[in-house]
Amino acid sequence: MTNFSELNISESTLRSLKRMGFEEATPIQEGTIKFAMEGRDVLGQAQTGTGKTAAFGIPLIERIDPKNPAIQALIIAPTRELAIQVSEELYKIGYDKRIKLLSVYGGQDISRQIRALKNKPQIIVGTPGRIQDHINRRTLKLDQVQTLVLDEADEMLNMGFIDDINAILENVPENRQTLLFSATMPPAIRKIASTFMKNPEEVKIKSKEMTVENIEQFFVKAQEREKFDVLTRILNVHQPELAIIFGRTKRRVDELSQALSIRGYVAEGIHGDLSQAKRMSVLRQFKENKIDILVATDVAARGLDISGVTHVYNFDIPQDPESYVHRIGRTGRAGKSGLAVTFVTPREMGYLRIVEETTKKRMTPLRPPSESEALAGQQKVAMEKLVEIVQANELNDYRILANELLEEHNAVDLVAAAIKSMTKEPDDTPVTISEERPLPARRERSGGGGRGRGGDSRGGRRDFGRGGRSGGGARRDGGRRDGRREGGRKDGDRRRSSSPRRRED
Ligand SMILES: Nc1ncnc2c1ncn2[C@@H]1O[C@H](COP(=O)(O)OP(=O)(O)OP(=O)(O)O)[C@@H](O)[C@H]1O
Ligand SMILES: [Mg+2]
Repeated sequence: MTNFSELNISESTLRSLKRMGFEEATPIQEGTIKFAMEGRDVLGQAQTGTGKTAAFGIPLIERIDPKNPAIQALIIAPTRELAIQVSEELYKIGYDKRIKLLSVYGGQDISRQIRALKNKPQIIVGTPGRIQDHINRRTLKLDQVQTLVLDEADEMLNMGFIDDINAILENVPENRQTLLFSATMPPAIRKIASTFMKNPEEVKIKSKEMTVENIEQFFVKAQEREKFDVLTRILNVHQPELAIIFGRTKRRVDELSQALSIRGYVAEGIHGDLSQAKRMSVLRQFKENKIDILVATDVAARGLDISGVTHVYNFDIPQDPESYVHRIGRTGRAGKSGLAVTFVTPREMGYLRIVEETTKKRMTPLRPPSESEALAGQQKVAMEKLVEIVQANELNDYRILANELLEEHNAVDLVAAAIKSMTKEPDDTPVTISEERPLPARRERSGGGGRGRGGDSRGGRRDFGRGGRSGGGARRDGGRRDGRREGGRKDGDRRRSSSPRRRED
């Protein structure tokens, strides 16, 4: 590992990094900072949670002239939450240089943003739709931008933002620097990147597997109708401190979070149909550990850095391997360990194998715990809690009561009752979980390593960039008709309009 002071970074930025607790550069930072500081275009790929934000953030801040009031850098991110998070990290890196920055995203009052833009921010972080909106209103002047960053570029293209990105690019000087970072780099994105990048330096941090080693990966085979019960049993055995459960659709997320709450878990859902205020408050509560379980669509899969997420559950197997990599990457960040469990119905086993082929990592089969194992898990927690209370030794007020009880009852019975009263026993309060259609059966491929074939009617995301798709970009819902799948343009609108139904506007 290299110390940041060996990377030719200014004193003020070094001070900021120190304050952030960053001592040594991570491999992707070490590999890209030098090129990016020279003004080169960089295509950076490294596993989830390995510091890609600072890998583009540090050189970007270094190249800002604090005396120039113009917008000098533009960062585009696929979701509002990610745009906010990236701007917070850049703010910290640029703190000692007194750099002004602003994030602009849909769902926030545009006139407030317009007023804030008059304050002369030097860096803008935003979502594609809202940036484009500001360009159309002529409230965003990008003619002095020297660095453009596309964080999670493949996701933005998957979401159908290609037109917005192209339109934004037309407003940014051609001789700018372009930085593009993601944990996954499907071939289609490389191809597209080559059209808007100049002789990019490709930095890929080599690793045997695409996912980080410190995430233990399991799958559990279950019929669609059994999944919820299996999930609650697993939760009772695992006792996750902070968990994210990914569901395929918004309806799924709503139903799951309600069902979990009914069964006594502290859970909340997040998806693109919620108001921005609600999305932000749910995320804040999760970060503050006021919520134990965040139930989410893929809106929370990319880039979000929430420290302390111990478990990720894919209640529905993602339909493409990239999504899997990003989802489970919400745990096991910055060297911490994590655990991921993916539910798969028997018909969907082909998808599991494709994920494994892509990540080059086998998942361990997990036998669904029985009801008695789930109960044993809860009893263990109750016992541990009891021992903790004994060890804390603050029982003076209770000892007299205990002696009173012991006069009439057997000691073992009393302790057993205490354990029982603290154990969350199986709860079968009825809940509603509509059945999702499993993904269409997909034959397991016989080696060969090639990824997704264009012919699959549901393979919308993988088809990206193939003939005839250039108008609206690929749709994440892969043509499903329920209109509830998260992201992208549900109406298939190919015009470059700011459709109100899009996720970011
Ligand atoms: N050099 C460093 N030293 C210590 N911690 C770091 C360093 N660089 C980044 N981090 C921390 O590591 C965590 C993950 O960083 P970041 O969010 O940039 O990862 P990422 O590679 O962009 O992941 P993803 O692919 O999920 O977007 C953050 O909490 C960040 O503050
Ligand atoms: Mg990131």
